[in-house]
Amino acid sequence: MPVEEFVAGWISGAVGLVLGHPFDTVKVRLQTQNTYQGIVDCVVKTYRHESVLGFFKGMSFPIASVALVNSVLFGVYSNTLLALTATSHQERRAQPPSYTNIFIAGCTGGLLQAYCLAPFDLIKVRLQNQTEPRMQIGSSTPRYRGPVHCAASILKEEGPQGLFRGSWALVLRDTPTLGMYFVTYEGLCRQYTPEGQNPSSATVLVAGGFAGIASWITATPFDVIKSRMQMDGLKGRKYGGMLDCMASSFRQEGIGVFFKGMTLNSARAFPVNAATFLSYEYLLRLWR
Ligand SMILES: C[N+](C)(C)CCCC[C@H](N)C(=O)O
Repeated sequence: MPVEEFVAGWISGAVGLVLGHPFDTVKVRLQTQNTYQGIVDCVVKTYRHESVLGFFKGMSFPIASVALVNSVLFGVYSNTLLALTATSHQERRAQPPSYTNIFIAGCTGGLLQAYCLAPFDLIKVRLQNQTEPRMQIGSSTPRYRGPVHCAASILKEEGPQGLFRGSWALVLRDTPTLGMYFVTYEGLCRQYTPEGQNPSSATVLVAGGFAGIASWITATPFDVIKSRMQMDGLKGRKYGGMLDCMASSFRQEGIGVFFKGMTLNSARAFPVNAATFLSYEYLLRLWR
């Protein structure tokens, strides 16, 4: 099994993650708190109240876990393709796999990474939603002191299943959309690369960026539901389950609720996934 693909997935994910975290924090807040008028209002309030550090809340666990999550995504994707088409990463330029196989491999990678991601993502979302400024004397203390304290409190108060709240929505968000992610990436690379050659860095950046945007746009409706389910349980349970969360969000806020955070998801997706694919391709070529 090509181990390099797992390692390349890890490093490239971490690079992308730091770049995109501020966008992610604003998005999560807009999706789950109704106190902001829009992106600008949320950015201004966060900055005034919590300084620039506010945008980086909840980042440590994603960085620690991106190793696992991204190596599972890219590793399972590549190894599923290997099983389906009997071609390794280096042979795939000469013998390109069909889009159906790419889609199936992407969905498989997406499904498995969603399970690894679920508890880390939940802790990230809970921490991102704490709007108390850090370490200011006299200010109210936040509910969770940090990621470990957050994980321990959830385990104690909500049980182990508490850590997996929203994981159904996460699986539905990631499985088909990661299939599409790799199809878009490969499609654009093939379009702009002469046959049999490796795509140029510019092509990889653009294809990676658009793959990110395409998959995040389609993922946004389940992303909203996922974030809301993850916040549920903090102060008792508001939703009976995923379907109830969808129905009651729709009833109260209309169809627009499913598109909350779409602009930010797309804006974040381009740089994050351009960097992710560039470093992934670069590392794999470096090791050959
Ligand atoms: C499938 N969905 C679009 C939800 C996620 C795509 C993940 C790609 C990358 N790790 C990122 O954070 O952008």
